[in-house]
Amino acid sequence: MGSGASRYEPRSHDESDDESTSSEGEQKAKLDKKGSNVDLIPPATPGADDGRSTIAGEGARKTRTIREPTVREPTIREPTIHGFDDDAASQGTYGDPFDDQCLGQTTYSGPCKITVNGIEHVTQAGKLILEVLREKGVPVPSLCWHPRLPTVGKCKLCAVEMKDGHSPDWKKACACASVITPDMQIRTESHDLRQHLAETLKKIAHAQKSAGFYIIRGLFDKAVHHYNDTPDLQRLFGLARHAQVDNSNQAIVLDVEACTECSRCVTVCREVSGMNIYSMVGATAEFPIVKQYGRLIGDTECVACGQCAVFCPSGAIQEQNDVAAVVQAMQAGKVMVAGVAPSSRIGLGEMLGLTRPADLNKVPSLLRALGFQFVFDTNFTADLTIMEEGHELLGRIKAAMRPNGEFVMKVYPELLPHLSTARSPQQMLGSLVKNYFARKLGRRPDEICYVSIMPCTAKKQECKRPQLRTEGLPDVDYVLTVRETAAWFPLTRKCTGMFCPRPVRLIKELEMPFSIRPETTEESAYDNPLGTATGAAQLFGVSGGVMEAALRTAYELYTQQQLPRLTFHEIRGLEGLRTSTVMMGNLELRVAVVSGGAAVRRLVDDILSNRAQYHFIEVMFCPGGCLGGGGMPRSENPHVLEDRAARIYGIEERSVIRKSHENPQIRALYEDFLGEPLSPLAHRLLHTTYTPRPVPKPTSLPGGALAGAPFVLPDVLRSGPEDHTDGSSCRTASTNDDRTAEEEEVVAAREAKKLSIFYATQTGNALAVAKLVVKAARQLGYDPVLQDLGKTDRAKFGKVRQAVFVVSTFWDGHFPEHARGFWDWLSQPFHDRRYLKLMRYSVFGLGNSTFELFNHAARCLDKRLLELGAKRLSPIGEGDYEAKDRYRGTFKTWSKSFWRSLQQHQQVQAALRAKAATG
Ligand SMILES: Cc1cc2nc3c(=O)[nH]c(=O)nc-3n(C[C@H](O)[C@H](O)[C@H](O)COP(=O)(O)O)c2cc1C
Repeated sequence: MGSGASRYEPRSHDESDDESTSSEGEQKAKLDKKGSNVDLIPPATPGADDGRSTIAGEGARKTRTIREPTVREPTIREPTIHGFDDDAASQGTYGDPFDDQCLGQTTYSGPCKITVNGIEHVTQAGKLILEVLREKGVPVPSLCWHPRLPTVGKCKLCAVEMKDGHSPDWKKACACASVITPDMQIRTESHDLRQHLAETLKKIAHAQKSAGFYIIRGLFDKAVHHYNDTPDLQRLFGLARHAQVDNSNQAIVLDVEACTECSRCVTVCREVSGMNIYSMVGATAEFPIVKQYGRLIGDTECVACGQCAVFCPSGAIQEQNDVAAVVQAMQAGKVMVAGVAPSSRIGLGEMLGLTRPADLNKVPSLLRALGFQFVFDTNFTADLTIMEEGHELLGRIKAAMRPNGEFVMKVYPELLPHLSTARSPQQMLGSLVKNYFARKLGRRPDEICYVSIMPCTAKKQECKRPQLRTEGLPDVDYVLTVRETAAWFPLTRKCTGMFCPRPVRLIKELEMPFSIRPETTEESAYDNPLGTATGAAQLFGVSGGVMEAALRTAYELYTQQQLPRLTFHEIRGLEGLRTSTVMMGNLELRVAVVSGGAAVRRLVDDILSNRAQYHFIEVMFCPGGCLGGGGMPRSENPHVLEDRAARIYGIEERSVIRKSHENPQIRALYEDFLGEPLSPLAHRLLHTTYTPRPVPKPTSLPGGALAGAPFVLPDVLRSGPEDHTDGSSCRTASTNDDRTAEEEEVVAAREAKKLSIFYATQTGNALAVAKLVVKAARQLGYDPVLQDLGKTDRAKFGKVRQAVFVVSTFWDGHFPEHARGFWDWLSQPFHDRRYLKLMRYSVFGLGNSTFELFNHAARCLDKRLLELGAKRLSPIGEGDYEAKDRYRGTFKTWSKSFWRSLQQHQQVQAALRAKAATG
């Protein structure tokens, strides 16, 4: 990427580098104020030089423009920044950082030769060492790194030794945070490395408490040497222990004792799901994971998407296990009925080694072998959903959404009227099993136990909603995730039983077949009458599939003509958001497909502020749709979602019937039972209602996070709407027409003291700096509010009067991931050039000058704020990690200039107010 052409350059507007402070400067001169020479640098932070605060994540991927190959030696992570807040330390690593320097900073990206453990390989310069080692099958453990998450460089398990062609010395580095350079030599085995690994594992075991250490010690060699297709250490760490278990959520459970503090849950919840339920800021040894508002998970905004459970490498976060309850229902003699979702069969195939497409037809037989008398296909009710939802769409032709209902009820209750009322296929099937199939069988609904096999953890919560019951009993009795179901086959290749001791015991008690072998199991069909499905239904497993299936039906119903093409390529793909315009006869339908909570939030915000408008939106909370669901197999394959999507499309293409409304069993169901789509009976059994359930945000610090544990709510988690002080928040005294002039002055003076401190951070450094600004602001008598730039209330941003932006640059000149949506929005051309005319601001950037686009995000932001009419109080500070004192010197200089300008600005404002008051 050339330095001049970045996606972060605002998209239009003239250059305007003038600082725009002159008019104020003139006023200032006229007003002859005092105190301008006061040194406004706040006193040193207590304990500032104790060296505890750490900064993580340095040294990973560099810019990939072609230059002379250079070898630099930045450290793996930034060591102590003196004077930084202690909270930042909690984002650091286990114990001491490496003193060693890492090689592997390159700007050349092309083919090159390297040597790994003495064997020569050809690879690409610029790739992460860990990725290359995995590709080459060289075993290297790691906990915090995941190919689908940003690098955090926290666990230090992936240490390797490396040197370049000329250097005589081997240097230790994290393979996840260093890149390949030409002729690099790498070794993964040495006395030093073994010692380092043993030490690191010891620290992790200490974090993980008690038993973990012994397991690790016993299996240490195994971990390092037999580290093959299960690259996580999850099998080693996956012990169920019961102390400090947060059981408050109906779908997932967090066992603090098993936590290794790798921070993957924090990253995935923020970056992928856009929810920010977990944090390590403010964590203690006893409670390594802090949850939103310092509450139990069940009391937060968590929507149970389960991404934390998919990415947790230690088994500390898992789904609530219902296998034992299902086995007990079998023991009680219930009629056992299972339903299998489209992605579930793909996931079961992955975990049970069903590799050939035809092998997936073994799934019904395997479930029957477990003890289910009837196995239905949830695809059948996917077709039914299309019938109901398609007719609903035609009736409404406005935004119809059916995402994670929990998400809308908790986070965007104002959108509930736009939600499709059609139940999910799981709930439709449950309802039909209890109301239709039971009658055919001559049984009462309570004699049947319906178990839904799902790729999703949120379904565990959904099935407990009071609206989804028949005769007081739930339509869906239990939801088992793909992982839970696969763990029920204890003798299969990938499930050793370590995760499922209780079900195994129960299976033995039940005298069930203990060695169900997928390889030798026969193929069979799903049971009828709820087992025939079309290809369209199979598409429900992948993002865009529900839309595609709905369009196939809606088109033909609306135009009464045959669809000219079956495939809607324009809405296929796994990116967060895809939009298109579909012609249905003369009707132009604007459609959007969005997946992944973070992308969903961005789209919803755009819709709510009228920046985007669509007729029909498919919303999937998990990345890539159900195939990336929270109950799917854990995988370190970076292309796992693409592979699963390909399997789904493959099944779809081989289907004989590919449109939901052509499913003969669906037609029969309407004729035999339901009448027609949207009939009163269909409404009663197949539709639902939603009620707003916003999670109350705390207005003061809670007493304790968990069972009376001492807990300090981190500032960063207190940025709910009512905490924002941008000139219009609830902390501002409400406007009162009866105020006296003195009262007005008090209010105005209070307003003038407000300072919004926005941060954008990838690995926590900018947050640490932002907290320093907060501290200093308090010491200087301001009223600071720390705000996540990515979560800024955009409707109120234009009213902010005084602001500091602390922003780091990441991944080749980009904004940190959580703030990218904000930047995309701010750089849009539709903003008025005087949009930020009230704002006085300054930017402090964190970057590394060895990157070509040094402090690019901060620079772009500074420029854009000026373009939109904001006035710069002091020049941008450009912190450079490569500087001798890291960011310290620059930060001091910037602070000095900023606080001085802010005080001058305040004096000008006070004088202007006084002048206005005296007429
Ligand atoms: C993977 C990676 C990519 C980076 N890319 C850039 C860059 O393009 N430009 C830059 O100035 N600094 C870059 N940096 C340096 C970071 O800005 C610096 O480490 C900063 O301290 C990170 O702050 P944060 O923890 O608040 O995200 C990068 C660092 C890493 C680890």
